[in-house]
Amino acid sequence: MTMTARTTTRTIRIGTRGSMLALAQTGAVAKALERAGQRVEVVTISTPGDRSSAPIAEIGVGVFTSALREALVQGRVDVAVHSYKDLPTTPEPGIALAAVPQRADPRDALIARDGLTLAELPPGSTVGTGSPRRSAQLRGLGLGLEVVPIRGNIDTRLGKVFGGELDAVVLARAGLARVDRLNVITETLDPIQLLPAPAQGALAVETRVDDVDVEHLLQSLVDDEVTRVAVTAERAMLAALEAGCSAPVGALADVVEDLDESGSVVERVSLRGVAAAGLDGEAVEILRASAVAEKGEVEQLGRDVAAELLELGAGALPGPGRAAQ
Ligand SMILES: NCc1[nH]cc(CCC(=O)O)c1CC(=O)O
Repeated sequence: MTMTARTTTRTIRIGTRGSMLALAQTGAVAKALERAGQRVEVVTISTPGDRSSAPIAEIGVGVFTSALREALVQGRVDVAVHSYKDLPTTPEPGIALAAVPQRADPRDALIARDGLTLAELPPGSTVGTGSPRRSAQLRGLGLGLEVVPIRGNIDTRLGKVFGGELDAVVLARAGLARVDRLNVITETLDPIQLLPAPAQGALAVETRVDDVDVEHLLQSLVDDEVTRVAVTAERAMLAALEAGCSAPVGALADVVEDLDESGSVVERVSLRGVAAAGLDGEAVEILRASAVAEKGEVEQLGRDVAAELLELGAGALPGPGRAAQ
């Protein structure tokens, strides 16, 4: 698609967290602007989430994104690039979602000792994850795995396996791809076993609502409509479950080709959702729902799948403020 993007003579300041992952994904957005002839500067913002090693369940899910949004609203940067799945579902006054770039592979990945797959891990194997969503679904597989809570950046987590402390860890494939570590993956997990977090693998590129030039520039250069449609459905489901980014909720939407009544090919959106119930005891029940809708009706699609999950008993979810992913 050729679209003339109007660059500005301003240097656009792009805010990012300082982790390797954040710098890599911000770099991709910066490059797209530079290729169009736009001058950019990447500005690193330190967030409380980077400075604390407490579990995300305790410090809250906004820790990684709110400092970046604050810098944007205060005019210290003109653009904020976030991992979309880290963003709370409540809209932020003064901030516009300018672009959702093409999504990376949204699936989770297993990094296990000795090249093992999930099915090859013997019962009692330790699997590290800080995510209630991953933990619940792993336990729901009934493989007898022992889920161990962990936190930290990608290298810290991988180090638990390479150092022999744990048998395996589960991470987002997209994060490993961005830091060029796909080679450590021993199995990319089928969404049927482990449904990813809503918007996993996608980025959210934000601007100030009154900065229309930059908003249009980002829209024309880095926005991907298919990704935007899919993640809108996933996040509508999450929002409707009123779980914030905190509950054990997985969602994955695909844009699929379908036939309408007259037999013509149309694009529809298929959304799958999971929620975990009964997390207090050892036993965990994984609730599943799915539906298909027209591309223009993804918000309703998300609410419909959420309603089905609630009907199945997802209402007993832990409240907001707990950890995501
Ligand atoms: N808060 C952690 C986080 N946020 C985004 C990613 C991975 C990249 C993505 O999903 O876009 C990760 C790491 C992980 O879940 O393994």
